[in-house]
Amino acid sequence: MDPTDPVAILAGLIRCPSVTPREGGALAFLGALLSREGFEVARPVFEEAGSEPVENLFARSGGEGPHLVFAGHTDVVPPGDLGDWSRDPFAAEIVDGEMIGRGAVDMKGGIAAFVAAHGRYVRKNGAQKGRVSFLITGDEEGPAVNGTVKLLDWAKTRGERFDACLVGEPTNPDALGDMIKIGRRGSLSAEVRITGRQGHVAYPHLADNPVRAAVAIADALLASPLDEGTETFQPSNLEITAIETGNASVNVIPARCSIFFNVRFNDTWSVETLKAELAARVERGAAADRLRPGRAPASCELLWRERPSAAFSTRPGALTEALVAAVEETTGRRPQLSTSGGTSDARFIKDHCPVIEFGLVGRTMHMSNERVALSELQGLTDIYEAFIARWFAAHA
Ligand SMILES: N[C@@H](CCC[C@H](NC(=O)CCC(=O)O)C(=O)O)C(=O)O
Ligand SMILES: [Zn+2]
Ligand SMILES: [Zn+2]
Repeated sequence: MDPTDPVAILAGLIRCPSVTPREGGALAFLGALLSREGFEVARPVFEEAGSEPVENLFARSGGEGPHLVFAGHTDVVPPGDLGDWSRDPFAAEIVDGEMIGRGAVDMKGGIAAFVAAHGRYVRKNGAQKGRVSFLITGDEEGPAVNGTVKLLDWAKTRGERFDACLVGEPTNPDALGDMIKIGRRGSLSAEVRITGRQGHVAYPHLADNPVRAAVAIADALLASPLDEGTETFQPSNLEITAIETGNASVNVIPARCSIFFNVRFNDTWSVETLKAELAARVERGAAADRLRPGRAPASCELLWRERPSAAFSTRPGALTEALVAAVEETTGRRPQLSTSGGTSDARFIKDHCPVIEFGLVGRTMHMSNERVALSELQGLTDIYEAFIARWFAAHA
């Protein structure tokens, strides 16, 4: 295997069926490749009650000096119905100049490009004047409990200190060079559990329908925008993802109803201030009179789901400058600096060092027939190589 060929590396990675949280041979493949390239490779496994053990990888080249980390994941989402794929999702077939396979863009392609870029850089310039590491988890697409967050602490206890991190998630909406992610919105999920009184639909006065309260609470949650957005962030947004009673009968008023929602929020809120605002809205909805005239406020409980994350953005500096210049030099395009979209493992890395994200075009991520144009994979490899050169030049 040519360690400077991103196409061969990506094919090898896609052929490992690492559906989250299975390792599927992907980290073993990557570890062997990096070992041959002179990296010191460790493969810690993390576990915690209530979750499956997960394999991870940390690999470092160079013993001292400025430390640049490339972070990502080899786990992939399930392929779904195989009938929706034109090719085997784990065969890495090339059709019309595109490689098809689960993980092609999210994000085995990013990993393949960075390995190849580093290999090319070293062959042209000799070893970098400092350290390059790979921080790769097998638990990003899953609960993300036994992955990056623990791998960062594991590395820290071994004395690893990072100066900057690039995450190779697919950040470009349409074309390579569109967008660098310089931060992410926060994410907070919750359930409102409403308790009513079961009864016959024809005798609603003898029951207390929790769905009426649920509608009023949903209305209060959505009543007004949370904010207008900021220069760096989109407006915060609340989405109700489910309203459930578990009731299959058309003539029974259920006893209970739950509303599930998620908020993606900007830095005008902390997790605490947002929780307080949402709790006030739930209380207002529970007390609303229109759908439950003459009744006492509905009995409800607001349950926060595990591990919310706050919004963050990385301050402009050498890291962003090196990547913008590398993208411009390679593609002739000036990337937009954005915090849009979902969250990522950068939310954990930001507590250790400045972090930004740049990878392939994400249009087919999580879809059937996920694929990457080979020319784009080579283009990303060129950008990463230019970035490595510029980042170490700036830290010489
Ligand atoms: N499953 C994990 C993390 C969920 C992260 C997920 N991120 C994306 O879908 C990335 C898409 C993009 O880059 O815009 C999300 O935002 O929900 C967990 O829940 O811990
Ligand atoms: Zn991803
Ligand atoms: Zn994903």
